[in-house]
Parts: sequence; structure tokens; C-alpha cells
Amino acid sequence: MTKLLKVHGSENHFFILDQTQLKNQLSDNELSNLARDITNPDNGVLGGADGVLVVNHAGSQDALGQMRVINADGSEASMCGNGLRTIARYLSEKHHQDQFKVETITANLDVSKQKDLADHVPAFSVEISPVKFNKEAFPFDHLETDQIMNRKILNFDPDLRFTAIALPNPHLISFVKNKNDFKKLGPLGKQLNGKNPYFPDGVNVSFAKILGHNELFVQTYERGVGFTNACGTGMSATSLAFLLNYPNDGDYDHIIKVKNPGGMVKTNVHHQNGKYWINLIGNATFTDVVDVDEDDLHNADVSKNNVKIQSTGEENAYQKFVKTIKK
Ligand SMILES: N[C@@H](CCC[C@H](N)C(=O)O)C(=O)O
Repeated sequence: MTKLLKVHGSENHFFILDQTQLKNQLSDNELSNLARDITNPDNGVLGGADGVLVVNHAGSQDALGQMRVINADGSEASMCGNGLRTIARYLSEKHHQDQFKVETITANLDVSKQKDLADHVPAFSVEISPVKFNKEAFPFDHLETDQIMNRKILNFDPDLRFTAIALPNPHLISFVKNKNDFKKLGPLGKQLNGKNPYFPDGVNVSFAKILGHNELFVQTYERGVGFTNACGTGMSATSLAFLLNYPNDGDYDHIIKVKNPGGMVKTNVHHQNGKYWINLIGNATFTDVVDVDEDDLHNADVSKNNVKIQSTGEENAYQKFVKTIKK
């Protein structure tokens, strides 16, 4: 039997598959099929998820393991901030280390264990980088600009302004004034993640409201997924866009509180020698352990009839923590 973990960061849910425990690795095609099957909200195990996080041995010596991110639609993403916190916890407990690097598709990123957010709510900090603004990094096209920085784009909306930041997965951010503007997020997210001339590979779209000095609310429509409770790279990109566009409302090298529909994270944006990076700090919650036959993983045949599920009890603790934020 193989063990899968059901996990979340700010209720952005994933299954962790540690391929180092398998007799045979899944091919890329098998990983895509598994992600589509197991994340399905209607018939996936435990109500589905937003994606699958795959742990492999690292190719480079200075990382403890490698993370790959497979979205719910089977596409692969270069990065996942909420997911990286849960992988950091997984590798930390497996190797008994509190500070190390995790290999991702584009970079080896620093992660470290933090003080628990509350009883039984473990927290990790993860580095979010590299940061890119040029259109090739997304890519985007047909917008008559090489960077999108606080610009109106009439093809997207007559009133809103947009900023595009790749971390290195692509993000488009807009700061809205009215609650009603959040209603525009779904249609715009769908437009830019369907066949469209502007973002041919799709884009994660986040809308944000400034709640106070160093305080934001962010909601994201994710590429390859749809609406999520939270997107870690989305909240990190939004924090940087916030400091670039509203310099009087927030500070570099300071904690920014970012509330989201699934809870709250903290970001800390740095800018040194022309380079930007962000630390993303938040929960890394393991909700369930799922025993599954390795053949069923290869065949993307994982249903409640052929798995054994054991709850960890951590979700109750997380929900208690969330109640304290909302007050
Ligand atoms: N939920 C993630 C981002 C996952 C990848 C994204 N959907 C993409 O395709 O870029 C996060 O927490 O960062």
C-alpha cells in the first residue's frame, strides 16, 4: 500500500504523492490522469482537491527533495506557494530538518519551520522567487506593452487597472474598491483561461482589496483549477503589486497580513540590488492519510471504494484558528 496525504494551505487543497516510496514512478501522462481523477469535486476521494503535489528525489545536492505541481485539469505549473508550505512540512518531518531547500522546476527555494499559528496548526515560511515582469515570462501578447504595471486594459474591463507578475507562474492582479467588483473575477478568469489571444497559456487572476496599512484581502481564479480558497503565489504577487502601486499603504521587509476565503497568510516582500523576492508564511495542514494500491495510482483509479482513509484531526484545530482571525 502507498500513502497519500490530503493537505491544505489556507484551504487550498492538494494530495501529496511521494514517488520515492513507489516501486515504479508514474509517467507524466499517468500523473495528469491521476490529477484529473482524484481532484474531481463530485467523485474524487475526500471531495477532490485543487491539484496533486509530487515529491521526487532532488536532482541537485543542495535540496532535500523536489516538488512538482499538477493542476486539477492535469496541466503542470512551475510553482505553488500554498503547496510548497505543505511539502516543506512533509520533508521536514521525513528528514528531521527545520530549514532547507526544496527543488522546483525553476529554482531551489528556501523553506523553514515557523512557530505554530495556534495549537496543532503548524506553519512554514517559503521563498517565492524568481520574480519576472517581461511579457515572455507569462507569455502575454496583443496588449501593445512589454510589461503590465497598473494599466487599464479595455479588453479586460473598462474601469479596472491591472498588474502582471510571474513568480515564475503567471499572475494578473487588480485592486478593487467595491465589493461588487469581485463579481467580475469569475468571468475574467474564465475569459483569460479559455482560448484567448492575450494569455495563450492562461493566467492566475487575483482581485484584491486594501483593508489597511500592510493588510489585504485577496481572492484568486486559478489557471488549471478555477476559483480556489487561496493561491499562495497569487497572494505573494499581489503583495508585491501592492507595494509597487500603493507605496504609501505598505512596507518592504515588513509583515503584510493577507486574508483570503480560506483563512490568512503573512507575506514579507524584499527588494535588494534590483532583485525582488517574497517570503510566504502560513499553515501547512495535513487533514487525512489515504492508503491506496500503487497499481490504482498508475491506472488513475482511486475512489472511496478502493482506499482506506484516516483523518488526522488537524482540520478542527485549523477551523478554530480561522474563527480567531475573523473576529
Ligand atoms: N495554488 C497555487 C498555484 C498553483 C498553480 C497555478 N494554478 C498555476 O497554474 O500557475 C499556489 O498556492 O501558489
